[in-house]
Amino acid sequence: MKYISLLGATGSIGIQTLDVIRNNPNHFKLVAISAGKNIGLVRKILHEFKPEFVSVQYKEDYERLKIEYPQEITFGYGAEGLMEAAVYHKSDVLLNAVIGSVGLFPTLQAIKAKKTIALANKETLVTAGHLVMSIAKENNVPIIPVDSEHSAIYQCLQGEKLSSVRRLIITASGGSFRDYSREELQNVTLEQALNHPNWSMGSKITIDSATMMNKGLEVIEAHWLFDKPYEKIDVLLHRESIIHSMVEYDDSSIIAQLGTPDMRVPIQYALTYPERYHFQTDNRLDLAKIGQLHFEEMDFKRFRCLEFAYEAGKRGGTLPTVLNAANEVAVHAFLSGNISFLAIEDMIEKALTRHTYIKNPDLYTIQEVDAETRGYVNSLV
Ligand SMILES: NC(=O)C1=CN([C@@H]2O[C@H](COP(=O)(O)OP(=O)(O)OC[C@H]3O[C@@H](n4cnc5c(N)ncnc54)[C@H](OP(=O)(O)O)[C@@H]3O)[C@@H](O)[C@H]2O)C=CC1
Ligand SMILES: CC(=O)[C@@H](O)[C@H](O)COP(=O)(O)O
Ligand SMILES: [Mn+2]
Repeated sequence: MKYISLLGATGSIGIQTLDVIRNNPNHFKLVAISAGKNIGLVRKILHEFKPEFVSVQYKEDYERLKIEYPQEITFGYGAEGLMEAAVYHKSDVLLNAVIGSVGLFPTLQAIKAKKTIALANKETLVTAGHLVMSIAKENNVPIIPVDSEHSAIYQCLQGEKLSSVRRLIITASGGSFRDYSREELQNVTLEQALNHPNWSMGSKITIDSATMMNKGLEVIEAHWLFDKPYEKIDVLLHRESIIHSMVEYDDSSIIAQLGTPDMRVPIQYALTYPERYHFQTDNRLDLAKIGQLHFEEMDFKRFRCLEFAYEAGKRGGTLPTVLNAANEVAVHAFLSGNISFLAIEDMIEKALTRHTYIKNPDLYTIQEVDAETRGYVNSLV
């Protein structure tokens, strides 16, 4: 039996993780969760899964829940509660599916507490990849990717030598606006942006996918997870999201991982690795039915956020922290109806341009740069 702490239990990945746990009652037990504001869903999770520790975002919700469940459950809230859920003493694995760089500290604490990390929260690695990876190495803790592309690469690397890899090929659906010109992007609406062609996901990542920042974050995530320079990480437009990513080896063989777009597959794999369990679905991949798969070269002029991410990743230091923080604030502003779609990339560019680069930042510096960038980008809204 594997005991699981789940951060972001009420979100898109969180709910799908609960489904994986529900379908494998003899293998997984949920012992701790964190949620944000969705207390209605928290109550349902408590009723069905009976976790022992629950953290919510706000103190008022915490106070209310403590009265509702006086004995069975221990509650926490805020940043401290998130941390407590991450390191809950009974858990073996932390599945981190919270959104944003708020996921960084719980990840670091869980690594220090020797929990295996199943990582969906890509902002953690973008913001402070060098720290996360070195602390994981020091503590001999595996970080198993949940993100579909990274899970695919992880699977393609099994039994192979990392030194034989020529390049990683990350596939990109192109997002909601893949067929729009720059001119057409000027007047797009929030509703259009939230309409991803292949995946049903949380709102922030759906906007990231439309700006192509999601792919940028994933390039940086891949750099840290697989220890490859940016020159060996390519992005390929593949509109069907059937090939989740590929690895090209020195002998020119390319190994790919394919499947119907369903995040429960990489979630389950991260929880069962190195084993594979049965996965019940009526929607298995039928290539004959699909007939054709399409591939296009990436247009960096059209998708400027991807270019920003490669540049920030290559220069390193505090630039990826700035990239991530600026993006989080700008996307939030777009989701709140306060800025236009193209203003997202303008704000990120401004934040990157004005930032004075700091090499090899420690955790304190990262926190400071993150907060300072958020303040600056908020002042632009
Ligand atoms: N969705 C997907 O298919 C994929 C997602 N990812 C990555 O996984 C992560 C989660 O994405 P997704 O599930 O889509 O996101 P969602 O927005 O759907 O869910 C986010 C979760 O985090 C909680 N939350 C938000 N802010 C806070 C906070 N300040 N403190 C505590 N909890 C908070 C939310 O709580 P509540 O709702 O209760 O307010 C919710 O449980 C992201 O890093 C994303 O990039 C990666 C690959 C695929
Ligand atoms: C499901 C998943 O992993 C997302 O990150 C997905 O990849 C988004 O799709 P695109 O960013 O390729 O549009
Ligand atoms: Mn992805």
